[in-house]
Amino acid sequence: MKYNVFAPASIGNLSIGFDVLGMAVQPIDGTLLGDVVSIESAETNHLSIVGDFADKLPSDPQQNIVWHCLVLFHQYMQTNDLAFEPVKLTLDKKMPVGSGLGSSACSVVAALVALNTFYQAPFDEQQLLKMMGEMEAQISGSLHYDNVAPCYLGGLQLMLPQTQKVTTTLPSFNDHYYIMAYPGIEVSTKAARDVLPDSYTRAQAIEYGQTLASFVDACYRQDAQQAFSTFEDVIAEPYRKHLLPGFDEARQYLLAQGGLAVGISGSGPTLFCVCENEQTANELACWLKENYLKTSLGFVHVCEADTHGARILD
Ligand SMILES: Nc1ncnc2c1ncn2[C@@H]1O[C@H](COP(=O)(O)OP(=O)(O)O)[C@@H](O)[C@H]1O
Ligand SMILES: N[C@@H](CCOP(=O)(O)O)C(=O)O
Repeated sequence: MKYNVFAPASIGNLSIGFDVLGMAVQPIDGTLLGDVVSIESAETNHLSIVGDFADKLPSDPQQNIVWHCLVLFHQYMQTNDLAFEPVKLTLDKKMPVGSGLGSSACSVVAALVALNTFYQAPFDEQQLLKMMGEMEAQISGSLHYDNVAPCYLGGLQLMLPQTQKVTTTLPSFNDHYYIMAYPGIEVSTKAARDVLPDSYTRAQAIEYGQTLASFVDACYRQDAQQAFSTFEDVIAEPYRKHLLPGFDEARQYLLAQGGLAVGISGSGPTLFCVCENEQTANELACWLKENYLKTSLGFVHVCEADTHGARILD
């Protein structure tokens, strides 16, 4: 039996919830924005890497995070006295690396869901999430679930401070549009985490808490006006935006032209812009194509919330 598992792009850090708020997105035109991992039986364990961004990854497959997922998954099976046969994995790397779209999370989630499906679900949702977090931490240098959780479960996810349950689903604004503009340059997550201050002032802590609490309240009441009118990131954006050429100018333009909120997706360089209607989203997407992209690898997609998360493709 062969399974193909797709895992979607995500905005991990939805601006106002550093490391604690993430949302999965999908282009409204049906483009598969995410990675696909295929799994089938084999004589020995093997990983092939194909796809548009395969050449941006380490040339040795054993350095790929998908291989690390395979090793980790087999270790967990061994620890639980579960027998397993070798597999052939194929990663279709559709996502640009170091993009702020949760690229490594897409590979991690697709790989672990594929493995769990192939071996007939030996691990539950929480165990898989823990493995996903472990793999993401290995790549970015510190544990954060705000990409892997929405990528796996779909929708808008709030990370919880308890170890038992890692994340909970918030009601998302599913009738809104989220423009994702990837300029085609690379910003490493680890490097973008290293530029952040070690501590913040009391005023910043209060503003952060108030903004996040107001957003969560607005989600439950589906009050988009309240949710997006105070969409100010005090933790990361001020210290990261210099890594994104043209970010300030783009933000200013988009907000003046009807965008409800603009932020850095993940650690950048992707910018996201929330819009109330499709026409505004399409117009602003055209502007971003002409003004925000820096190389031919860049792209802009008008997206909506992806409420499905990782899934087996037909
Ligand atoms: N399957 C994979 N997908 C993405 N990155 C991978 C993968 N395997 C290994 N890597 C390495 O992990 C690092 C990911 O960088 P990072 O900035 O965290 O990317 P992103 O923010 O897009 O997830 C890169 O050095 C990349 O070469
Ligand atoms: N919360 C993390 C999210 C990183 O997302 P990525 O898509 O850039 O990997 C952070 O902001 O550091």
